[in-house]
Amino acid sequence: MSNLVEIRDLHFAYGERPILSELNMDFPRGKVIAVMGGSGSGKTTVLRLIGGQLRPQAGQVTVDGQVVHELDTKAVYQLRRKMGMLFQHGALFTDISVFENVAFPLREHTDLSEELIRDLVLMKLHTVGLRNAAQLMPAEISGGMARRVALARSIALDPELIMYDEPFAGLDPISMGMTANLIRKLNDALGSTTILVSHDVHESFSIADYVYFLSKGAIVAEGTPAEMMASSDPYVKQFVNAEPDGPVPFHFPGKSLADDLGLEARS
Ligand SMILES: Nc1ncnc2c1ncn2[C@@H]1O[C@H](COP(=O)(O)OP(=O)(O)OP(=O)(O)O)[C@@H](O)[C@H]1O
Repeated sequence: MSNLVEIRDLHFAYGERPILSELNMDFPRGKVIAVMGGSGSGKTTVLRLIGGQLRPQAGQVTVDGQVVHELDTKAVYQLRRKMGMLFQHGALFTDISVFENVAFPLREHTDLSEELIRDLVLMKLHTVGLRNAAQLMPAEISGGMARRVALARSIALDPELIMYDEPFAGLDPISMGMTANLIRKLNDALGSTTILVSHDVHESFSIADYVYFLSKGAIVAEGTPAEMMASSDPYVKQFVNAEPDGPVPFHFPGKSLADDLGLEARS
């Protein structure tokens, strides 16, 4: 099967509140797919449904041919071993070294010897350029370096699927570019599939093979970064050009200001 992950007719609500509706998405093997959209559009919810942390009300997510919500706890746990996740603000454990942070998933999920763990951790740190920082504590490294350590930790188990939730948040432009390049490099080196949730157009377009735009829990546009750059769709244009107002309104919908201030509408 050429798609590692497939989403079909997916509906999801938090209680009474619908979040995703009629969602269909494909994530082909070996590719970097960006999922973009404004705040609250449902991007993180999609990742949590793929990871089996949430159950859909209808439709399904298939990962490597398995319908995620039909798996029992043990099978979900096994499936998650094939996934590397770097969640929003996915912080490092502050009381252990850089080395131990990357070793953590290996100790948690495998019974590899100490010697093998050491080699694997150093190789992962080498890939992100931080082998020589292995013995430092998180407080001794910069924010950009910490993000690279978190990347190394998310690929510790050589995942087939890597999911990043806002990996560029809070980084300076140089660290952002470095992180983006690493995401692409790690994907290609591991032969994995990457889902990149971000609202950073520049960095995402520079490394993605394909882009989905999500708005209010539905896909409003999709295509290659080049197609998206050339798109005349108002939503895509607003996003790509970072326009403050457009189909995505600046104001949260509700009462007008006049109503709130108790002002009579003048005829
Ligand atoms: N546990 C929860 N219970 C109820 N509502 C939730 C819960 N988690 C998220 N939501 C709501 O679901 C909607 C989608 O949230 P989600 O985190 O998927 O959006 P997002 O696109 O990732 O946004 P952001 O970019 O701001 O992280 C939001 O309106 C949010 O308030």
